[in-house]
Amino acid sequence: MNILEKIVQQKRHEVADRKVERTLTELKERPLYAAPRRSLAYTLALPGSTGIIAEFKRKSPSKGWIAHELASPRIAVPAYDQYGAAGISILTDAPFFGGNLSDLEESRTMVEAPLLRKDFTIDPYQLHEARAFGADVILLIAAILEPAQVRELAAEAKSLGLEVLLELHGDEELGHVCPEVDLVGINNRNLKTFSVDLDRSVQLAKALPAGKLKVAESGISSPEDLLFLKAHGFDGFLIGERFMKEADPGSAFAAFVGNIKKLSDEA
Ligand SMILES: O=C(O)c1ccccc1NCC(=O)[C@H](O)[C@H](O)COP(=O)(O)O
Repeated sequence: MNILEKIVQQKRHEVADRKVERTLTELKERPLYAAPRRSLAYTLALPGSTGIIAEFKRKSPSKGWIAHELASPRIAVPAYDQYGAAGISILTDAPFFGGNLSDLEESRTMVEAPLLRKDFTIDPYQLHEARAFGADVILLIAAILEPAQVRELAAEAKSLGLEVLLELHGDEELGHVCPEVDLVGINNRNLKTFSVDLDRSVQLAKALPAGKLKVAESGISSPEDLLFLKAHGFDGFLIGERFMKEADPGSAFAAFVGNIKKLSDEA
């Protein structure tokens, strides 16, 4: 069983349990369910946007613990917003990433930037959870969904006012792209070997349909990496570990953005 299969197996149990713990009606009664949504597509397309979707995550299958298990979003999220993140990604998976829905809800109280609920979406219930805890964008991963499931989940997400980021790993998944998807992400990380290859994004991006915003995901570790991907037509850059491995992820983000500006001014 590969890592995605393990995660999905666990997720099925988790979602079944949560549906009993908190009903759909209870989700809909939460104040954030009715709150206005922000658009990541809009902030990514703004002139001068950094394009960075900065991530808060405590651990990952490939790296183990990256930040302390008790780390609060407060150590990163407000600075991500202050120093120009186009959006902020919050891992809400607990077993594999050490996250939870409270991180998402707490982040919503701290910033105005669009928030991506980063999780392994397999059931419409999770879309309602995303909305009830303050997300603006949800992630769909082609490798764990059939094309028809992507269309159904994306259509339901849109009907709830959420934007959809569809993540691809290879060209065999291009058929999952559908009109309901707002942004297409390409994950540079091979989830079988965990190796990272930025050229993967560059090659696959050439085959993406025109008119979809493109997001490069994983393994972006320097301003040079980002500028390389930008030069190849990417609008967004999902970056987690590069900031979260530092004692002060917010300052690391601010320095990273400063260095991009410096390099761009020198060019
Ligand atoms: O990061 C992993 O080990 C991983 C394993 C299995 C599924 C997903 C995984 N990561 C999720 C992500 O997509 C990353 O958190 C995100 O792209 C940021 O990547 P990075 O900048 O390399 O932390």
